Amino acid sequence: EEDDVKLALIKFYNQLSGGSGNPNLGWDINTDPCTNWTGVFCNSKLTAVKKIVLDNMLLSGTPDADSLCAAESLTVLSLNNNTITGDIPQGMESCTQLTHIFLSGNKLSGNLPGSLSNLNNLKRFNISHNNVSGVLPDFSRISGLVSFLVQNNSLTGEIPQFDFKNLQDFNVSFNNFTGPIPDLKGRFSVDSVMGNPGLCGSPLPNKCPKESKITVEKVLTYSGYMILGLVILMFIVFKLVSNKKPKNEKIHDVAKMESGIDSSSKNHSKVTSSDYKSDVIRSEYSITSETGMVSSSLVVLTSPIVKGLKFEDLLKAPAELLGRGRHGNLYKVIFEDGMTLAVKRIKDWSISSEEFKSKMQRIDQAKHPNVMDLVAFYCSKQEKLVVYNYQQNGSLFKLLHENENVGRFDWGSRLSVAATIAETLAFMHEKLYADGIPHGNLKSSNIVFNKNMDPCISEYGLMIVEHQDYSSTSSVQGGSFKSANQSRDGTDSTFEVDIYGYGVLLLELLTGKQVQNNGVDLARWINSVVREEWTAEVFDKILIKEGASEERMLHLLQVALKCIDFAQESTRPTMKEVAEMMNIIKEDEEERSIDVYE
Ligand SMILES: Nc1ncnc2c1ncn2[C@@H]1O[C@H](COP(=O)(O)OP(=O)(O)OP(=O)(O)O)[C@@H](O)[C@H]1O
Repeated sequence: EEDDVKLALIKFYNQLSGGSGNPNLGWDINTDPCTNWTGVFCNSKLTAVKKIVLDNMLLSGTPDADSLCAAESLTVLSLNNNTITGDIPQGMESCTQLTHIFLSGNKLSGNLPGSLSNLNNLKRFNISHNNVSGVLPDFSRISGLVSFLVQNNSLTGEIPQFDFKNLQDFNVSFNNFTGPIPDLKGRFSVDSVMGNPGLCGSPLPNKCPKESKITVEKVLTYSGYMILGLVILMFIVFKLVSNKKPKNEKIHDVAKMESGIDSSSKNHSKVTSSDYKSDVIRSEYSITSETGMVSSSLVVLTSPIVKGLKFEDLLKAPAELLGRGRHGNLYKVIFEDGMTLAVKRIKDWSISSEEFKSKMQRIDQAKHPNVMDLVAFYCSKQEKLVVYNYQQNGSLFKLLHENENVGRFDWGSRLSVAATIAETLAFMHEKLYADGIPHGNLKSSNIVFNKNMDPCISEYGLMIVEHQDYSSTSSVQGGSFKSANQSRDGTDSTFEVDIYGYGVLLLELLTGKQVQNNGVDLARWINSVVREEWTAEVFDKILIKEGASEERMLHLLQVALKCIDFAQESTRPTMKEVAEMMNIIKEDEEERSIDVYE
């Protein structure tokens, strides 16, 4: 690249890193970006920058489009999982060749520039898990768009009329979108739109109100919304202004009063952050505390690091929302001394405190190195919190779907993760059989990687899946999965739900496809393809390209099909049997790969 392009890109990086980025990425004017700069990928002749991929680089500044678009051939910009702040910059439309924009998992805010809809080559757009607000530009005019992921932001307005037949991925969940949901052509489930209280129509259960013929009425309705919006906005601004320091004290005092705890005994306590999200989370906690009856203090289970940790300490430390799950939110809570915890706030679990306590203790006793340790838990009438160590290496879901370098998650590693999880689950099932405590919500986002990159099952036993209808899956094979015993309080729960979940996990690993509708869609698709004897069609193209053994992939597929086939009790494997099958496939793979090198 020319020197002026190099200079512009260095400026772009410096602004992004905000002084806190990794200085050793080699972005130096005296070197060639195509060969020496980390995160930069060029065309085959090494003459023009095509991709910039700086995921997970601790970048915390603000992106600058003018500098970025000096690289005229740029097609991919990927800055996932940093802490980038500020607006999505104006001027991105100057990067005319952009096909992929990945900005997921940052702290971006402000509105989306309308000019983004001029990026005619855009194929994949992912700004999920930020704090972006305002209405969407008219993305529906970009005809080649195949992936649109904006979940977990604060976006408003109506959902554009996309060409849903051509979209492969679509998710607008957990925003503030309003109005009728466009016809999704049956291609996306409720998961893609949930968490928007103002949306109506299929696939949501609430019907849209009948169209009014009187336009004046409409005008009045919309102005009503606007006024309401304004009032809410003013309320939020007022809250934010009055929420600063003195408010923290109040929350602190309330918690103190209720828990009867003196915070001076704890050194994790001082709060300095004025982070918006943490304010929100603190006030969420505080609302519960204020309405709560008598709070008890946090029960610390294993970790000596958090000995003496109080519920109040959790309230006071800055927290960041990691995800809004169906069964509650997960927060990353950072203490002054650097200790970082993941706190699951479980909603609507009608279980008595005693039951909850004994359940948590039983899970804690059944220790396994590949199950996330329960660090502590808290339980009052209104509030149930479960505390884990925060794991910064991401989840299996991220590794499979959100990483630009998906090609790096090769067949051998997938098999090894699958075998480890099977063995771990078999162990937990055996230990907790008598207590009737399965995992209940096994999926790729609940498998996180620890610092050694070993997979660990998270959120074990926190909830049993609500009533699911798996019958549509198995009916392809002529049976139906009995889900009657999936009661939330675990009274007569069985372990089948985990075996089904594990089967779906295997399908996800084999196909590289995202799971919708609790795996029912994926399982149904696989079943239909297998029936038509096009089995090889289901495998992830990356695995085929890598030259993974089709024979072993088929074996794995057979295990998956056994796990999701609930046609007959006699053929249903236990987790122990699944683990044994997995071990045989893994050993076979290991033996063959040794042969290749000899
Ligand atoms: N201990 C942990 N450390 C770091 N990240 C975690 C930890 N546990 C879970 N995560 C990640 O945080 C995100 C949010 O988790 P959360 O459990 O709220 O979402 P979910 O699994 O989609 O929902 P749910 O489990 O309620 O159905 C996920 O990406 C998950 O992989």
